[in-house]
Amino acid sequence: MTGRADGSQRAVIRAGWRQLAARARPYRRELLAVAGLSVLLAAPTAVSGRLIAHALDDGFLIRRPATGLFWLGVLAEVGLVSAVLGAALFRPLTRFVDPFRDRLIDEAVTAGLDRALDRDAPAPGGDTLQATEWVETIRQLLASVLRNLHMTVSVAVGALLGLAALEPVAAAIVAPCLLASLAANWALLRRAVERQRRNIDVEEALADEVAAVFRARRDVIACAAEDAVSRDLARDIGAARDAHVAAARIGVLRSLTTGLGAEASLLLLLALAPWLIATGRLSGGEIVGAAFYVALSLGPALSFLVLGGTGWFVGLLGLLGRLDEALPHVRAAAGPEPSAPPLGPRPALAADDLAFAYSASADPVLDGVSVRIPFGAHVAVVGPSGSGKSTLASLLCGLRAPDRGRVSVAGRDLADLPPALRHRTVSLIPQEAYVFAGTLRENLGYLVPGASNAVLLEAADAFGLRPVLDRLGGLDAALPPGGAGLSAGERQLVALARTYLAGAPIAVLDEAACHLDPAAERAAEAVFARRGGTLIVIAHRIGSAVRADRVLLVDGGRIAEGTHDELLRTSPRYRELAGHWKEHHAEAPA
Ligand SMILES: Nc1ncnc2c1ncn2[C@@H]1O[C@H](COP(=O)(O)OP(=O)(O)OP(=O)(O)O)[C@@H](O)[C@H]1O
Repeated sequence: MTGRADGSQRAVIRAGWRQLAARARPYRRELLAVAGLSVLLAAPTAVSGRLIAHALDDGFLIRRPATGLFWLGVLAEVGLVSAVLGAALFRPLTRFVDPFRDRLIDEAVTAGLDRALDRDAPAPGGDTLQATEWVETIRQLLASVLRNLHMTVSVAVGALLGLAALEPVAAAIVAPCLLASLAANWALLRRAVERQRRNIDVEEALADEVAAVFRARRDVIACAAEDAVSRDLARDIGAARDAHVAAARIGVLRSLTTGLGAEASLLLLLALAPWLIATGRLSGGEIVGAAFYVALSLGPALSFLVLGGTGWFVGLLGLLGRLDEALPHVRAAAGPEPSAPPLGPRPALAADDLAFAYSASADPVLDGVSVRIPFGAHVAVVGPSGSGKSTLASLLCGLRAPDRGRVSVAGRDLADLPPALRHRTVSLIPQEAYVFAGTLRENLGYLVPGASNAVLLEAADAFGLRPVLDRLGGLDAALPPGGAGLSAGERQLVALARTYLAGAPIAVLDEAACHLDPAAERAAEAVFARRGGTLIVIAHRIGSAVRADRVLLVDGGRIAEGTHDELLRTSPRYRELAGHWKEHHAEAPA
């Protein structure tokens, strides 16, 4: 993992700490009760080894079974007290964990709903669902951490105190092994956390990818991209599998070091038992009591602390941190876009000193292109094949970014507009009409979901689609993928009507009517011209240029501008082009 990723991981954990501290503050009393009960819980563990030593030394080992049983009875009662204290923990825990969870869910769902109601936000749902899943995991982790982690710590502290009280040398033998094991695990912990984080990242990436593919399934089928999409998904699944294996490997290593720490301390204690007894430091019963502390309290506490508890705690902080990142993001998305005030009802389009090349080594397609298109203008873009007309169209729509210069709408840089606002303002209809598997209603109303029959039929009539509707069986007739069953011209009519219905004030038709006959093309342009917005037509017939208010001639990376008549007079290239068109298309200019 990179240093930057490390930094972001630390930032997430720090954000998690802040969240936990801030959210826990109102529950000080409950948390104090939990802490107080934890201290009390250390006492039964601390005396348990000594009670076993008494049972053996004062009872069973000197043939006084009644005394031995008495001490075992005391041990059982101490266990009972421990169980009661453990049960008493639930009340303050519930008073903290449940309201904590409820507040988080409240915030996540509110943010999700806000986002769902915001039409500029991306499709709602994913973040909200994920956030509520996170909140449930946070609740479980928080309850587990509070219930088990502090109990484990108190048991470990109690056992160490009990051991030291039996014989400080015994504690001095055991403690280094346990500390070495803790140190080894601490060294592995960072890598474990990194791998865990990577695991989460690749799983999220995979979930996003699958969701995106599911949303775009129609596009995938329409573009026959199933194989490419399957390959991409297989790659993501492979990455998720590798991340799981890497995380599991480090988990195994940590289990080994933990097990070795606990086993080694017990073995060392037993190996030194003869010496401890011979020097009078411990009796036989006390050796068993010390082993009891190690085997039944310290060993399990160490395993839990290292393998479960700290992981839970880090996971808890990580999730709280992620939520801290996600919730403000969701809220910000739901709020008004501070940098996106409306563009006004009559946005003008302008290009200033545009330059664009398809690669660093390629000649620029456009170089020093400036043009101003007032709102409501009808502009034709003409030029020889390969001169850069489509490139200019894609720059004017913001589909490509210029290498130099800027495109602005209503004085605002197109690149700075939020994508949703940009899409609502400028529409591009490409030559290849896009028709997806679905009904005609869905295809026509894709950009205006819920449009009424009357609105859809009016658009269909305007573009001469009524015969197609009659032939296929009406608005709810199903179209196969790619619009099979429709001619190329009919597909273009569907795409034109769809964009017309979307109502963007600036429409750019990039040879979008090239499969229509001249009359249908003229009619389609007239529909767009009548609606009152700006119309930019990349022309492939002279008629489009004649009908336009202004003509932009793209040639040699630059443009010449004028009316059809002006350009006929001033531009030999335009005259050549007009002559060529007249020769090849028998169209009478309208
Ligand atoms: N994606 C691309 N990568 C590299 N070069 C491209 C790309 N698209 C277009 N070009 C090149 O850029 C130049 C301008 O292409 P563009 O499609 O903008 O011209 P055009 O005037 O629209 O052509 P036509 O009238 O034939 O559609 C051409 O030389 C073309 O080969």
